[in-house]
Amino acid sequence: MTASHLPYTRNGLKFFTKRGGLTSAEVEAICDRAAGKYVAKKMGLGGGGGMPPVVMRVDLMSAYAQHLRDIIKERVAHPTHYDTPLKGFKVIVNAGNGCGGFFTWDVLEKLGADTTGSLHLEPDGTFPNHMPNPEDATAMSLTRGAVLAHGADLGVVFDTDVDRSGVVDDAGAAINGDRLIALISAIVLAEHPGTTVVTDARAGDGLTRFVEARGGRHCLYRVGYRNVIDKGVQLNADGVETHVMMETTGHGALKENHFLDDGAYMVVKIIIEMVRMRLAGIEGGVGSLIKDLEEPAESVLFRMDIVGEPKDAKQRGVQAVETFKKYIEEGKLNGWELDDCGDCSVDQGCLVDNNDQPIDVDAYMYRAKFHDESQKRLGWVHIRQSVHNPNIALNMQSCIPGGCKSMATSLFDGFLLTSGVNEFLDISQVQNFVE
Ligand SMILES: O=P(O)(O)OC[C@H]1O[C@H](O)[C@H](O)[C@@H](O)[C@@H]1O
Repeated sequence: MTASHLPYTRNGLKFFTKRGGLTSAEVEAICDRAAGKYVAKKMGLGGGGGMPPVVMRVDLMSAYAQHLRDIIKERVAHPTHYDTPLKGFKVIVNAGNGCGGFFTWDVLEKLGADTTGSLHLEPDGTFPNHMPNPEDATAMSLTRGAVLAHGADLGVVFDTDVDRSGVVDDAGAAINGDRLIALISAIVLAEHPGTTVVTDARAGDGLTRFVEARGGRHCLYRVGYRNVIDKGVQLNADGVETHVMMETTGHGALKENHFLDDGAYMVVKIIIEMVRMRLAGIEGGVGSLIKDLEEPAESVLFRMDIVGEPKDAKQRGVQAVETFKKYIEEGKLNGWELDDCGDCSVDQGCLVDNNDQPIDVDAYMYRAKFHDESQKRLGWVHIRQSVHNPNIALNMQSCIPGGCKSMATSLFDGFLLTSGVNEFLDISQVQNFVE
């Protein structure tokens, strides 16, 4: 049960079986059956009877921590101290008062690491220090401070339920978002040359070049970690070897770990690499593995609240996103072109998989690229409805300084003001940026 990084009033349930996390359709089927039973019970038609459930107590956390420790021991196979491969390493954990504290005492310390200086290890659902979230600037900068103050080799940031993580290298550089995907891709591409990496379509063009430079292929897909993971599962089923599925939010799943988005497992992969590098006498820490990742010149996110009756929000959101698509298709927006590939919003490095069985689309989203009058590519914009709140998220990335302003201005004048969507969208964030 978790609300992840959201307030505890948003608690919900996630379901897993031996095969991995359940898909949206499977969760819906469970809800329908539960609702059916509830209705039957209310109407006195049974549904609550039968044998009382058998409750077993299982210490899952100890088994899980041991599983992670065993993986590190086996894969490092330290020549002189097999059981304590992290002896001599300092690692800071920032659990943000979520449930990731166990990683400190039950994984790292038992393997010999010094975790002095770790932060916010005690669970507290009111999150008194900062949001437990590897995307949170406070979480990352506090961890950076602790890494530098203690001369640590690595800092680890978990979100509340440890399905996401980010790290800080020994020089204090934050590795989250595209950088984390690049780091994991570099590690996995060395193990599985040529593998495909699936991410959401908010990943930067530099990440595509990074993956391709190492012989991999980059598939840009829909936002939502379940979408990204399901795409990887589908590609594997279609015969396209896909080992990494990561969202830019820090959700990451690997084929070798049953396609589970498991933040602790991602950190385990990074820690193994860190120890191997030291054993091999490679200087520079794990941050050196992504030295050549090109970052975008600019990256911005706007939220446009959907105003009016909450019950109409979903339909209005669809209308806004679809109007955007139509505008571009009809050539009403100069310089814009949809990035399109089957169900993906893609331009470079895309895999055209067979898409025989298109999956259910739970929300519309598009990515479009922009060229200025001289045909110079400035960047892209990604538009979609928020998963959690009644708003439209507009991500923008540019490869040149000032590019986001040019794109925002073009969108503001040519679409937001003229298409009618401003009647039900609060476009003030874009307006402030443009002005
Ligand atoms: O739509 P937003 O509010 O930006 O949230 C988007 C996020 O929603 C959930 O938290 C999903 O787990 C993430 O995979 C997704 O990226």
